[in-house]
Amino acid sequence: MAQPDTFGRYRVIRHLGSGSFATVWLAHDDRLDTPVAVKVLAENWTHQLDIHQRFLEEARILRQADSAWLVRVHDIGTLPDDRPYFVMPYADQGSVADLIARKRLQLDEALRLLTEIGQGVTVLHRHGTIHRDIKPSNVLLQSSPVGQRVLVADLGFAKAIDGASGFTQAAGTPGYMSPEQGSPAGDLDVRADVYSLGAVAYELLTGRRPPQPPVRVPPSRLRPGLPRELDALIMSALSADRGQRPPDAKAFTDRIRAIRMSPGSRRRTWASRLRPVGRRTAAVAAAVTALAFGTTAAAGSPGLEFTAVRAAAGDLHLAVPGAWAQQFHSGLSPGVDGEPDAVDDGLLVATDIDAWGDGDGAVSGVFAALLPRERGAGGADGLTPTVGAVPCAGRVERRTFADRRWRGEVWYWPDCGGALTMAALRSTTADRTLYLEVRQPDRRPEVVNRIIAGTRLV
Ligand SMILES: Nc1ncnc2c1ncn2[C@@H]1O[C@H](COP(=O)(O)OP(=O)(O)OP(=O)(O)O)[C@@H](O)[C@H]1O
Repeated sequence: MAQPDTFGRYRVIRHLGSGSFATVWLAHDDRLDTPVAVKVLAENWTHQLDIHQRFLEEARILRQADSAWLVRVHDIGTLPDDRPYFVMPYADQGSVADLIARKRLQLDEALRLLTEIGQGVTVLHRHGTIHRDIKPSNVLLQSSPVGQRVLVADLGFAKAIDGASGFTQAAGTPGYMSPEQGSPAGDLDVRADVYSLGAVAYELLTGRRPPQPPVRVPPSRLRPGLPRELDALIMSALSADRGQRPPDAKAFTDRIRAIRMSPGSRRRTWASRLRPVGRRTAAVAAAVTALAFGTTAAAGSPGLEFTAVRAAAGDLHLAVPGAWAQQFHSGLSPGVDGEPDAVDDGLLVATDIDAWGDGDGAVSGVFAALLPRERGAGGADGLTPTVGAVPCAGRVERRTFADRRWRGEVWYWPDCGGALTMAALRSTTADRTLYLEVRQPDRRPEVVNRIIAGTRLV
């Protein structure tokens, strides 16, 4: 396949891939100065009227649906040899299939992707369209200023809901396709896509596509510890009997969202992913001294006397409300699922350290960790993906912080099992970054500033 120079005003850069009916090229829109992906009908199908029509129909559906959850179509054209093409934004991070091949996904990341894929399919169902070929390679990922965007793509098999009844041509991809799609007389409805969403969920969580229906091995058998409701939802979506499935993509997605936000699978904050290296309670307790803050520390925070606590390794000093300093852990190491080996030193001070990770709102405390410089290269923003990830539903307040020791950003969730604060702060004097989490059921944001101001490197 020779590389063309241009498609209309789009200058071709390189081949991105070829599917059954089309080829996709990376090109550059010189007028708007932006990369684009151009999908061109394959030469051998140019004169096959039904394929030609279906290609244009894909572009029309995407244009009409015009959704942030679907790949958008900006332009359409015809080449001199009569082949149609359409122009989309370039998804620079590849597909979800590439992502799964690269790494095992954390539960929260898998649930986030599923929620976003489900939103895209919900848009299609509202538009009156069944996708019929939802699978990880048809979900694209694009960088954006606000994080990664998930785009449902490839509507080459999409069908109007009204016209799907009695449709005879089998279409879909084995492993992701509902049993009714494989049967010649199977009339289809949106529950065919719900089956595929279940199959994608299965693969996102286990790394393997489900076996042919009827599926009998639940995902938790391959990945122990999944929330029970999640296992049950995926198995119901994968029911051979579509009457047992959630009725549409919205119902499926709402339940995934609810599971994601439930305390059991809420995104674990950094502190709760760290494993204590032995119990050093006694050693650290010995390092606790009353701090000479006196009444000034308590001003504005009635009843809060601050206490100084030092990490066993010695170079991190915290000032925390004395009432919180019931239990300590010093020296925490990355504990779970290949978390980065990034923590130099960590200190957890809380009313109950064993309940810290539960996030149920009963614990007050502070977790502090020093990170090597490169972790936050490029300013405190380098920590945004870690700190700015959503630990629970609801409002978040984001602000900057600067005093003579620390500069950075603070995120505050007033309703996250009590109030939760996360902060990423650069030392103004040393080559270190401080990551802080503060949990407090009684919601006193001013306490956070006191804690930051009282944190010192020595
Ligand atoms: N907007 C885009 N940005 C970046 N890559 C894209 C874009 N659209 C499609 N691609 C890539 O181009 C390749 C071909 O896509 P296409 O949709 O034609 O077929 P497919 O999904 O690979 O196969 P089939 O249609 O047979 O299921 C895929 O690798 C796909 O990831």
